[in-house]
Amino acid sequence: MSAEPNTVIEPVIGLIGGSGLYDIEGLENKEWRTVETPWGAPSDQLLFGRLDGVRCVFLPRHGRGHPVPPSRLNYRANIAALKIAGVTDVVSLSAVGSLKEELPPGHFVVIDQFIDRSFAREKSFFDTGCVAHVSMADPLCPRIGDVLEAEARALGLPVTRGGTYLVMEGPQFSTRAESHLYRSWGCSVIGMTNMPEAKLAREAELCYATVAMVTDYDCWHDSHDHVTVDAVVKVLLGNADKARTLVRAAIPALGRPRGLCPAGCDRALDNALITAPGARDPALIERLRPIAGRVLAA
Ligand SMILES: CSC[C@H]1O[C@H](OP(=O)(O)O)[C@H](O)[C@@H]1O
Ligand SMILES: Nc1ncnc2[nH]cnc12
Repeated sequence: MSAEPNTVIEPVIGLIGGSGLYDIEGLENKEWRTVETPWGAPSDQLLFGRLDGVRCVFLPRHGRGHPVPPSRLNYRANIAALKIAGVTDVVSLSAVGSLKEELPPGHFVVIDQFIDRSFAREKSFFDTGCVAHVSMADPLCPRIGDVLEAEARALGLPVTRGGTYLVMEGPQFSTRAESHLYRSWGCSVIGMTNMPEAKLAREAELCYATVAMVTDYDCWHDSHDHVTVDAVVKVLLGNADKARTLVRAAIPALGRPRGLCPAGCDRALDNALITAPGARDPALIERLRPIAGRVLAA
C-alpha cells in the first residue's frame, strides 16, 4: 500500500469475534476460506463476504465452537491472515469483566487504553535479524472508535467512550486481590485476549478498535457473585446480538472510501525499523513481507 498523502483507500473491514461470536449474520456471497500465513494457521478459516456492499472478513478468535484458549491463540497468524486477506480496519469484539460499578453487565465500552499483563504469548512479528519498535502510546484507532461510539449511541445501546482494558493471561479468572489491584490502577474492564492482538495489528499497520462487552463484575463486587463461565455465557448471548446490530449499523461509515488514517495507524512502521539493511536476516525479511512489505526495500 502506498502512503502517498492523496491515497484513496477502499476499506476492507476485519471483524474478530470473541466469546459467543463465532459467525456474522447477513454477509452476502459469504465463503469460509483457509488463509495460510508465514506464522502458521489462524484460529479458523476466515469468512469472506460483503455487508451493504462493503468487503468484510470475519475471524472467530477462538475458532468455531471455541476450541482455542487465550494463551494458545496464534495471535500472529490471526493478524497476519487478516492482513493477507486485504483487511485495512479491524473491529475486535470482546467479552470482558467490569472493574467499575458504573459499567454493568450488558454495557459496551469503546476502550482507548490497555495494560498488558499477558506473558505467555508471542508479541511481535519482528525478531533477531529485523528489529522494530512501533509506538503503542495510543493503541486503538480513534477514527474507528468514533464510528462505533456514534452508531452505538444512535442505536440506544449503553456505551461508554474510553476506558482501560487490563489484559490478563488466564485461563483462570483473577483472584480477588488481583481484581482489587486492577481497580486501584483505574482499569475499566478485564479480559484475556486483546493483547498482543492490538500490538500485532499496529505492527501490521492495521487500524484496530475494540468494543468491550461487559458480561460480569469479575470478583471484586460485594453484591455480585464471582464470575463463572455460566454467568458470562448468559449475558454473552444478548451482548452478541447487540454487537451484530452495531456492526451492521457501523459498516456503511467504516466502509466509505477514505484517505490515510489521521491517527497514523496505517503508517506505524514509518519510523520503527532500527536494524541496518546490511544487518538484516534475508529469510526473516521474506517472512515479514506480507506484514511490512511497504517499508522493506525490494
Ligand atoms: C468466556 S469468558 C473468558 C473469555 O472471554 C473473553 O474472550 P474474547 O475477548 O475472545 O471475547 C476473555 O478474554 C476470555 O478469553
Ligand atoms: N471477569 C473476567 N475476567 C477475564 N476475562 C473475562 N471475560 C469475561 N469476563 C471476564
